[in-house]
Amino acid sequence: MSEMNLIDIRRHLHQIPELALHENQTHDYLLHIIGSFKQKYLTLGSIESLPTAILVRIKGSNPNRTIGYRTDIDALPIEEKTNLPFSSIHPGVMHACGHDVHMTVALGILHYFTEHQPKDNLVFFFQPAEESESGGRLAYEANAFSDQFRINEFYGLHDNPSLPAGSIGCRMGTLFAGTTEINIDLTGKGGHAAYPQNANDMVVAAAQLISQIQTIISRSIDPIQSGVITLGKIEAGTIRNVIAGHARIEGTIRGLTQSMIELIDQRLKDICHGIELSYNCKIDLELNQGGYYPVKNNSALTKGFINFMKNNSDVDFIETQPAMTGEDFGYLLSKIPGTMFWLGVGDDSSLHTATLTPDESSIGKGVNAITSFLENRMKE
Ligand SMILES: CC(=O)N[C@@H](CCC[C@H](N)C(=O)O)C(=O)O
Repeated sequence: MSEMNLIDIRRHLHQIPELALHENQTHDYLLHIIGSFKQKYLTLGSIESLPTAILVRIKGSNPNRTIGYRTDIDALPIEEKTNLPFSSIHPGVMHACGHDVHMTVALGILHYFTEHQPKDNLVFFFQPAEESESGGRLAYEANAFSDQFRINEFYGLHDNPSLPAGSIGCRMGTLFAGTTEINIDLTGKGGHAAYPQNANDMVVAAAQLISQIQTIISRSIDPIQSGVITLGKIEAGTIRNVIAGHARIEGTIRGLTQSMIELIDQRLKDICHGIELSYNCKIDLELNQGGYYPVKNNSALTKGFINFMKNNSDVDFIETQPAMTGEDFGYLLSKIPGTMFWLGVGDDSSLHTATLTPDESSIGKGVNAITSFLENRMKE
């Protein structure tokens, strides 16, 4: 398949973004493309409880192991503002995290190995629900990686707009943070704006809660370490002259170690309890880590990956710092050894923004770098 075809495929995928667990058109299009490849060495698999997932196995010629390669396939609830001629045709939904690029790179690698039978077995996992709902964990718990889809080592990438297009970034140890989703419901008593003494105002309680939460990172954690709490959404009230009896706050916690995430979780619980007492309200705090564990690269495999990329003159390799982005590949790497890495897509816009425009030259370079790595790995 030429790079031109891959770019057409990426543009088609870009036009049909779908939210976690609803990736039906994407699933059908991926199957259509995979169906156009040579089928000789290929077996398809599905996961009953995760119907938009696709597993593809390529039988090796003389296998020592089964190597897994994962791509995520879901998109984000963001209205696209790129003005690209192939912008999203799904209102309010966009591939603003580059999963269209991830899928296209995976298809390029898969296509290569359908034409050139690999020595080891390969399993490609097209994974739903990375942005939320923990698709990786759901697949693992559904026993997806068993029998002919059992994987000995797993690889996956994420695109990175701040790295040059086509470069590969990686590091030993933790690449990405673990995350916990936060949902907070505060319940007091609504009432007339003129009679605050008869109501219990949840806008005021929520404002205090938000201010106190901001002290967790600055006052409760070792400044040499790091953590993030972002409260990305707040809802309360209906009109200016009615006191709100309910408020809802949604956010996310990030930490590079599981113990940091647990420390922040605990401080959040304590602060919510304190606000409940101070404001005589009820607070329901839901903390959901799902499968978003810190992404910890396996030492031996990652050393091999980095050595290969560093010594390959066709690859621009960059040793990166840990990032506070999350990834449920962290869950899969807690079960199966492997390596996550970045693919540079050189863009001024960052991930999760409405103007993200990855440089498409990264696709062909990514396919070449990863295909060469896998071929080399199979010689070992
Ligand atoms: C690469 C990336 O942007 N991943 C997402 C993962 C979301 C984790 C979870 N749903 C949460 O919000 O805590 C990210 O936001 O980092």
